[in-house]
Amino acid sequence: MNEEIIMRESVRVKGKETQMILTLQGLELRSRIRSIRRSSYNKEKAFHLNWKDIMSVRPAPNLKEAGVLLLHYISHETNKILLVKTLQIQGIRNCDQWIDLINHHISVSGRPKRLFVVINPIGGAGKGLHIYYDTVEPLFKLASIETSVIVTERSKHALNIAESTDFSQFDGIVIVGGDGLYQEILQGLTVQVQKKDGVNYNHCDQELHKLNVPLGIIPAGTGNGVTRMINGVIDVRTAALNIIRGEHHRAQVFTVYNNNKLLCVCGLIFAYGMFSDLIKRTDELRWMKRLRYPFAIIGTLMKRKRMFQAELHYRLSVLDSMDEGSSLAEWMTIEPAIQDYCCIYALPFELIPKDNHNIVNPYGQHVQLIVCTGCSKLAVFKSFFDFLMGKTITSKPGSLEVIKNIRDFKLKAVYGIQDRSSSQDVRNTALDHLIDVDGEVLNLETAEIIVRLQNSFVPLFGCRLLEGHQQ
Ligand SMILES: Nc1ncnc2c1ncn2[C@@H]1O[C@H](COP(=O)(O)OP(=O)(O)OP(=O)(O)O)[C@@H](O)[C@H]1O
Repeated sequence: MNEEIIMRESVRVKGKETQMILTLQGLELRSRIRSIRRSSYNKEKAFHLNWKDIMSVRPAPNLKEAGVLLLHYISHETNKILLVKTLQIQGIRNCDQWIDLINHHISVSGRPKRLFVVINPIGGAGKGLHIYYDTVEPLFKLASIETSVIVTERSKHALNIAESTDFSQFDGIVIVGGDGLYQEILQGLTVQVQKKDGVNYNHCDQELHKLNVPLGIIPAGTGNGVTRMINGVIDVRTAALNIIRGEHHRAQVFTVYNNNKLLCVCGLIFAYGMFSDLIKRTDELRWMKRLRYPFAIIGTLMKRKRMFQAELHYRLSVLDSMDEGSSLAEWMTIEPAIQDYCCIYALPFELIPKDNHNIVNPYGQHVQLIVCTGCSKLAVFKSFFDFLMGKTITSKPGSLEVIKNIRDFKLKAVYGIQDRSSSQDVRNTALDHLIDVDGEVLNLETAEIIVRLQNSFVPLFGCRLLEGHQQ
């Protein structure tokens, strides 16, 4: 360690003589270990903790006078799992000075001091309140983070909260729920920011102002796709500890426009066709709780494929070598201009090749558009899960096409060209007017949907999945 030493002292950790060293980067515990061959101490072992990973330091109960401190820290385990561990440090001469210095460095490490927490009590298995109060809140308390908690009382409550609350006093918003709750907060905040800045957010060509308050997601929903993307794992403790660490990166989202209005902001998946039909079905089966998903998927696979007719246009992102940003190319059209589709979907993540697999990167510059025409329903599901697992989806013209480097796309559904007199046709017409956004169905007012990718739009607490990507 070459950093300038601010304070050091000889202490004892696990009964061993140890040098405790404090620098601008963090704390180091350096002990000498006995060589296997010789009986003398001749090797040094150093355990380094950077400030983001130190949760707290406090006197061991009733042992402060004896110079014993408890150091709680975040341990990085395999597979991106984070855990809290504790070290007992003995033989400290000046406990107060160490506590003050350590607390000072933690407080300037970027750790959030005040968080606004929104809990969905009915998301997933309905355990949001337990998850928060049993697991997350004790960790926030240990890290001396103040919280202001609100529990949602109805659907769209989170959207209203996000649109109307002044978050200037908070260092972040913690969402205890699933992707649907995240989508509501995202949308409410986006509208709040645009209204405050006088941005005409309903116009699809208007540049939007980006969000500035970081969001953290504690998995308490059914799918929990966003939390998996940003933490690399679905784990309540890991998600909470990533929020405490304070590291955040800007993720991309889609803004979706319909009938000259911003319909929604989408953080996980935009889909039209088979997936919106599926989500509509899971809504009808809500009484089955979590079982509704496998039940609806099996039902979808067994039914006849529903095709719809549409025009599809897209713009690619062109990397601008001058500023490494990206500019937009001309609109292109999928030929033939009007054709039958069974599903069109996109996720606001970029697949980045690394070694012999891809990393699903939420912080990228462009996305893939998956266009399913002649393929089977099983192939549509497979492409979706392959994408989430970072597998490359191979384009098969006339069956399932993958259009890369997408920035925007425009979909114009052709309604009612079939004879829609039977009850099945009436149902199909209703399905034509639905889209799936982050696992929730939304109604369309007109046939045209415009989807724009917004780069680096929302700061999300979580780990950096790929070294070197844009923050
Ligand atoms: N108190 C409430 N009563 C009824 N509905 C609510 C309440 N709070 C939130 N909701 C609604 O619950 C829906 C689903 O929430 P959430 O995303 O948290 O869980 P999920 O759907 O089980 O998980 P996922 O979206 O990850 O699959 C949201 O659309 C939200 O509007």
